[in-house]
Amino acid sequence: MRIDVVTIFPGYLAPLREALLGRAIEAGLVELGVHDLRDWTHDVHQAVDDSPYGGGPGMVMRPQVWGEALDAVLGDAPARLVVPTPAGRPFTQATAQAWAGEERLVFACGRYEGIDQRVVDAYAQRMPVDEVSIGDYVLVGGEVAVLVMVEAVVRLLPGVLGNPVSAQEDSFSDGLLEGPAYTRPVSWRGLDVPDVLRSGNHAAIARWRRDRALERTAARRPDLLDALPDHALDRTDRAF
Ligand SMILES: Nc1cc(-c2ccc3ccn(Cc4ccc(CN5CCCCC5)cc4)c3c2)n[nH]1
Repeated sequence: MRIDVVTIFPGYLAPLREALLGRAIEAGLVELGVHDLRDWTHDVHQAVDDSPYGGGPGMVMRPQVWGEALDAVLGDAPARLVVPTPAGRPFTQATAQAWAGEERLVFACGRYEGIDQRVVDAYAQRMPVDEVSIGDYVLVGGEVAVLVMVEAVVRLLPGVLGNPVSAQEDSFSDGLLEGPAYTRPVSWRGLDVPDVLRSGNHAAIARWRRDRALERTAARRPDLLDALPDHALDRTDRAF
């Protein structure tokens, strides 16, 4: 997979070259290009924004600069264009799974109050364009959202995670939040590891883990429980 990011703050994307993702890039599992939008300005002030038509607070990013940048970065290769925005469709694990199958992702990081809508509209005429939100809160720009989404997608690529089974068994993959996890020591600051986890009784351990996952999901994300298909819960599960 090739990933390109266009931004006025290239330094914000430096963490993508650290640790797990950095190793995936070095291993050639993913290619990453980060591009400074201002490279496609032609005025001495390198202006990328202007006042909004119709009035309103803040500034809007100019379509011309974005058009020149995206034309240059995209070239002729097919790609999916992703534009983070507070007004986007929710980015979920399902989105990450779908994008993990893409040959190429190009992320357009807005700042100010966002990017002139015609940029999305123009590219949507020739390629898939997703306007996505990573949550119901307002960031200052798209860069942090891109860090989140790139990490969620790249970890799903074959060879990236040391223990691939965890990608399939991710929380949300069975529709529930994952329960608590423990490691040594067996007692820490007066708190003990639940005995069942040291019992060697794998059926009891599986039951205990599912009960904790159901309990946590009911407490923290009842919406996920409501969204579960009927067959997903057995009779014992329904106690929650
Ligand atoms: N999930 C998520 C993604 C983003 C995101 C992504 C990309 C950009 C580019 C710029 N900003 C900042 C910004 C955008 C829009 C407004 C206007 N809007 C008015 C009504 C109420 C909500 C805000 C204010 C600030 C961005 C913010 N935030 N949260």
